[in-house]
Amino acid sequence: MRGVVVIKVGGSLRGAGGDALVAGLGELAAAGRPAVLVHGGGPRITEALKERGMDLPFVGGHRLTTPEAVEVVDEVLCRQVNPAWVNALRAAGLPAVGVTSADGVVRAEPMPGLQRTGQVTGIDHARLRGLMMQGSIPVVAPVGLDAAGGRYNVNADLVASAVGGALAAERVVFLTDVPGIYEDFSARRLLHETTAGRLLRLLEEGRFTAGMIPKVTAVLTALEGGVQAAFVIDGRDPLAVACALTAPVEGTAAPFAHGTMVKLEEAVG
Ligand SMILES: Nc1ncnc2c1ncn2[C@@H]1O[C@H](COP(=O)(O)OP(=O)(O)O)[C@@H](O)[C@H]1O
Ligand SMILES: CC(=O)N[C@@H](CCC(=O)OP(=O)(O)O)C(=O)O
Repeated sequence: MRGVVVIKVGGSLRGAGGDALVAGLGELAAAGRPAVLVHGGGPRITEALKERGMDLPFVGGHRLTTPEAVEVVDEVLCRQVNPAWVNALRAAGLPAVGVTSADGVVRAEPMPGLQRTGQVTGIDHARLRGLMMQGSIPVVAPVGLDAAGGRYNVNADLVASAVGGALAAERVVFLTDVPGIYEDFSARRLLHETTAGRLLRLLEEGRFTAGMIPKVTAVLTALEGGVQAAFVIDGRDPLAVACALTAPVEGTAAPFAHGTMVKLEEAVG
């Protein structure tokens, strides 16, 4: 299947920019382009855990998740946030299908020492392809299952990059609450077009904090997995969303100006 677009919508947006996302998915559908939506929900999880007296730290951008906490995470992601996105897309006439922990599409194992915090070990790409071949848009919640059916809380950026790699997607587009990846956060110096090598150097230099650590890691994993380009953009900016979904990823087109575009290597010619 050629030209798959994977979109990851961050919980940081709290639904803001939903109209731009729906419009973008509509354009892709009209052009016959298959798409998968992966959603986060970090802030909602934080609130739900707090209501239950749980305050768990993040380690390298990943939430430490106890066996009690993963129940809450599953409830929020698979029973609240996932159906909300599916309903929003369907209300706009888009054929969205929810993919949650009940489907076992995301396979996971524990991150060492982090209990029910997971990392992706595999994606049931045949299931996702099957849905797309029917014309559906899979909407994937970032909860993974191990071989015994145990549930794991997986960072949604990592799920999006694994889905992108498993489907040999053309692009993965990360919608978040900042205009892109800042090379220097305090000076708000944005990276417009960059390569995996440069991003890795910045990661190793410690330029990224909090949720940007898994996001940059996910960008690198997606590109190493064969995805042609990754974009990190402000999901509230309709022009940025439209451009990231349609900008050419091959050749030396005009520089991407609406956020950050990352490729494995610089284009030559
Ligand atoms: N160098 C950086 N460039 C951009 N954002 C950064 C950087 N370092 C840290 N961040 C933080 O990363 C956040 C986005 O990650 P995250 O909160 O996980 O969002 P999402 O829910 O969209 O995945 C931004 O709001 C910003 O505060
Ligand atoms: C292990 C881990 O950190 N899981 C994330 C899952 C949700 C997520 O990734 O949401 P965002 O995209 O909004 O950050 C969490 O618990 O917040």
